[in-house]
Amino acid sequence: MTQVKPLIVALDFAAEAPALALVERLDPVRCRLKVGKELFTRLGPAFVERLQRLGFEIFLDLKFHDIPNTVAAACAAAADLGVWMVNVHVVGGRTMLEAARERLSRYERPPLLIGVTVLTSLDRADLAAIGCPGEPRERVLSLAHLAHEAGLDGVVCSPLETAQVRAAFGPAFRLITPGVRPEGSVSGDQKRVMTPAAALAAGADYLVIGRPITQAPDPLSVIEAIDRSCMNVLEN
Ligand SMILES: O=C(O)c1cc(=O)[nH]c(=O)n1[C@@H]1O[C@H](COP(=O)(O)O)[C@@H](O)[C@H]1O
Repeated sequence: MTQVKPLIVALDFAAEAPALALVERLDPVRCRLKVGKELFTRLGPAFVERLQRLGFEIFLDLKFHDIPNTVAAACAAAADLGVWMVNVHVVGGRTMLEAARERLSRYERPPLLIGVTVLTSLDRADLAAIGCPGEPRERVLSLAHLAHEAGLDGVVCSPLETAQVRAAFGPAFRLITPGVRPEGSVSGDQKRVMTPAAALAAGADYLVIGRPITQAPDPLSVIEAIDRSCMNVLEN
């Protein structure tokens, strides 16, 4: 199920000033923002609150992975901060996922709880090297199954697995896809990639895009080009 506002800009910056310089040029009606480990570690919750006061919905991407009690408490902290989405590693296991779900269910308007399956920077060889032989797709599907059973709202996966995860878990399960690269931009450390329009056509709800926007000389023109390329998919 494609959302009308699919773009989530990954604010991966080393300091507040360049992050805010970009944010000031963005429109919360047209995109959401992701605050991840780098900026959150530098600037903390106050920065998230500042972005929220500007009207942005925030995906707090800290990929919690710890014992159930710790992860549940961290998810509660994210909910208290008022973020729109929070994520946990599905490999933390069923009890951890259920503990996070249970803790967030105490909130009237909890953040979306999303499970990270297989990082988009990993390919088959990387998985084999950490003792997980097989295709990334198979592992994504089995982790998505666990996330779905534990009551999570959706998963992060690469665009390459999106169609199969969508087919398996239906329209309500949110699919968040990093590993998105506009035509012509470099993949960098991302190994399982697709273009924005192809990711949406495959069934992604949200596209997480960082460096192609944040490191562009003219980030707004990149966003406009992404919007244009996605228009046909969104209209159909
Ligand atoms: O959970 C995430 O957001 C995430 C999961 C994943 O599997 N791969 C992935 O790249 N991400 C995040 O998505 C963003 C992608 O950034 P770019 O590669 O610069 O577009 C980064 O902030 C990553 O931390």
